[in-house]
Amino acid sequence: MQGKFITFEGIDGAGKSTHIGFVTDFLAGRGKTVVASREPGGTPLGEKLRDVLLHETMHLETEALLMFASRREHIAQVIAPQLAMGHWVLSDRFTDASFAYQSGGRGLSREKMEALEAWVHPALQPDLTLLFDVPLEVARERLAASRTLDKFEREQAEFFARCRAEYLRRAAQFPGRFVVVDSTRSIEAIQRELADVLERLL
Ligand SMILES: Nc1ncnc2c1ncn2[C@@H]1O[C@H](COP(=O)(O)OP(=O)(O)OP(=O)(O)O)[C@@H](O)[C@H]1O
Ligand SMILES: Cc1cn([C@H]2C[C@H](O)[C@@H](COP(=O)(O)O)O2)c(=O)[nH]c1=O
Repeated sequence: MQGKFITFEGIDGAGKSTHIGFVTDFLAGRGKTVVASREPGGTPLGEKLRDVLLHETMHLETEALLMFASRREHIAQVIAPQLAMGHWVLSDRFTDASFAYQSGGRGLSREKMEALEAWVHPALQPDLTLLFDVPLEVARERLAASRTLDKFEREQAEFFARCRAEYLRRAAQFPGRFVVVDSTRSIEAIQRELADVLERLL
């Protein structure tokens, strides 16, 4: 039996991390074994790469390659073995984030991104991608109220406008796996929608 792979996406401050605990509890309540993880990160090596990626300035191709290096390790150590055991894997970001940030935000060509995707996970795609979508101003306000900003979170509004546009372009390109969640609503309203979406996946 193969488990299911759910990814959580959105610009920084959209609210995706807030809902991972809810989804974990919801699925556990339906008898599933759930592993929640994140990118970059999710393994000891990936967490070291995360620290570098979130705090060091680097060439945009170095950034893309390190994101995929972290991802390769995450797939090998966590995602593939957990799915093979029939467990459900929730990842706070996956390859759609590389398209949104490194291609949409920074301008790396989609062809290079597609080549990395084809190399690192030719046969793996999420069963469901929850895209938490909010206007930039809402995301900025939420972030400002919550913590010290990292390298990405300090980017200008135009950068996030391009990331958001690329996320929405990918949601339109892959309607079978994306659900776009209006994240301007209350946490409770969003969780009611998530429960409906998850019921359909079970
Ligand atoms: N629907 C919501 N309404 C009001 N506040 C929210 C909502 N969702 C999340 N928040 C708040 O916004 C802040 C950012 O949320 P969260 O950390 O989940 O965002 P994120 O998208 O995971 O950000 P990042 O990608 O930077 O980690 C938190 O303080 C959280 O409590
Ligand atoms: C996977 C991935 C992530 N990023 C960026 C997006 C965020 O700004 C950070 C991760 O921080 P979060 O608060 O845990 O969401 O990394 C990226 O640029 N490219 C990627 O592939």
